[in-house]
Amino acid sequence: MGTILTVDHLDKSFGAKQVLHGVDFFVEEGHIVALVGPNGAGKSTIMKAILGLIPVDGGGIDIKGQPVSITSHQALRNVGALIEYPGIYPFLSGRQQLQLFANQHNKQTNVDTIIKAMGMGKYIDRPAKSYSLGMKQKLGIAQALVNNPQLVILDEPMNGLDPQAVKDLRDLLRNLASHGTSFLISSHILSELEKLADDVLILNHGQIVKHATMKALEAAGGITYKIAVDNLDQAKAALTMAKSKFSVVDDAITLLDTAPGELNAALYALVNAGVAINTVAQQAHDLEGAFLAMVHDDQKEEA
Ligand SMILES: Nc1ncnc2c1ncn2[C@@H]1O[C@H](COP(=O)(O)OP(=O)(O)OP(=O)(O)O)[C@@H](O)[C@H]1O
Repeated sequence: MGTILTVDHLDKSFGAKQVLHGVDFFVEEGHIVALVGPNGAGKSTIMKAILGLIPVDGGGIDIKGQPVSITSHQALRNVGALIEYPGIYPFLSGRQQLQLFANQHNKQTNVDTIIKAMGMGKYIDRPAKSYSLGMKQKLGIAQALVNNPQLVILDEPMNGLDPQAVKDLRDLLRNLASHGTSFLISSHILSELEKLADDVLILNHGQIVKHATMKALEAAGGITYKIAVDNLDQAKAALTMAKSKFSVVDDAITLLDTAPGELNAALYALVNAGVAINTVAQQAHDLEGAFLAMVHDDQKEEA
């Protein structure tokens, strides 16, 4: 299979602030590619540029050999997308909205198929203004998929979905990918992306810092330890002094990429500083470990 999307050296500034710096990557046909990065890294900006929604300052986007820009949308005929919040007409039913978005070709079949695939049958004929957050989100995803696009761009698709809906969505996307559909998906739910994606792009400060297969990235994550302590601030100060590589996740210390002896050194530093250690747990190699190891210097949110 070939490449469906090529993003070539994309630069983008908002006013004086440059948010994308020479972003380069590609998406292969039939692959699910996860785009991950801290808040403000530039994920939505990349997706909007791919959809020709915002002008860029340099570089280019190519979908199946056709360029995309703010004035050139031809290549987007075969692209479905959900960016930020689903656009919903409150007084139309979900079914009417899907009919509005569906191309003429096989319209009824495509609408019925996606309603069934997304499990929306029970409420699809009610006005969308009565939908819950998760129902609206599902409708937004259904709109992105209804025309069987070759490439699908989804920004935080799992927002508001319950665990069963997340699993159903994963099964649906994996099934579509096995038939050749390509996906670029951003999410902060790394554990879900781990189950869903073939490839991962890690974005930090508007630059791709890693493009790898999920398997390779998980293996590169190294061993991490989660340490629960009674005083987080004191623990952070002690570990910074001891030059331990760590991050804070869910109010616990995560020691990253730990070489032999480093766990001992970190525990010693904590005990010496008078920090009470509640639990220490070794984590499996995972995407979260790899992600944190690559962006751990950057805990602060960008303005
Ligand atoms: N229209 C805009 N005008 C000015 N600055 C913007 C605009 N859109 C985005 N930015 C800035 O560009 C940077 C990247 O934003 P973007 O929304 O792409 O990040 P993100 O990685 O999607 O973040 P998040 O994970 O929080 O959704 C941020 O610093 C943001 O403030």
